[in-house]
Amino acid sequence: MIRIAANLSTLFADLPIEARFEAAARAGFAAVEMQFPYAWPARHIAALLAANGLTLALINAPAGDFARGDRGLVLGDEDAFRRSIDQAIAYAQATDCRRVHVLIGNGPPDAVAVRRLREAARRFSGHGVALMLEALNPLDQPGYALPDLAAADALRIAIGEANVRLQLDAYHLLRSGGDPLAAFDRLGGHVGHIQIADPSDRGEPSEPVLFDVLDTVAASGWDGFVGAEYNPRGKTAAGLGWARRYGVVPGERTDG
Ligand SMILES: O=C(O)[C@H](O)C(=O)CO
Ligand SMILES: [Mg+2]
Repeated sequence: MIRIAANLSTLFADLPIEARFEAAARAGFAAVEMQFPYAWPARHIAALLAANGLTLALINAPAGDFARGDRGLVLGDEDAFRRSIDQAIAYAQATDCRRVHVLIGNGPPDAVAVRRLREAARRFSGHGVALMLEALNPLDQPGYALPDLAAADALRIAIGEANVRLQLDAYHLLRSGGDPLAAFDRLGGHVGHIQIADPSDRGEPSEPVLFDVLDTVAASGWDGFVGAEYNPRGKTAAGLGWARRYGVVPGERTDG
């Protein structure tokens, strides 16, 4: 059975953080992910996970000031990047989270970026954490270092550490004309996390290709999590019908 994780930065986002965890558990999720948990103490997040019986599948490392246009710290000041990795490790340890997405920044990843990411991956490895690389589509995120999965995979290979994995976000791929099924077929062995949203408006999954992706991934025996990283068109709970066939059913939770 495929494991769907509620992205608590986008789902139930109208609720206070404590209520988001409760709502996810009540809706039938056994796992959650968070883009940036750093506004709350790590021990608070850990307590909310434990109280609601939830696994934290993925967090992002601090990526700078999104409102100002930052999209990662790898290409910037070295100390700021190191501090972001320190903070990500502290949160991952406190919450037993095994995947950390490191956003790179705007501009092509150079040799310095490869070295910094290699060091970060080695540090993550000591804590049982995988370093995730995700492509962000150039329509929404012009200038981002990894505009497609091929660029993310080239960077993965250049870094050359076994715990560097790809984060296949079907929304970003589809939005820029990519084919997530072909990508999973080609690179599935290196994919450590998947995310979905409808390519039309980043809302609830409705395009048939997304269900083809989920069914293909489930049939393949791939054992990661699929993050529901979308912006609900209405109340989150009312839009979760799509997830029932993947085991997200109120009152019928399976282990995450
Ligand atoms: O935007 C996305 O798809 C990423 O998954 C993310 O977390 C960047 O904030
Ligand atoms: Mg994503």
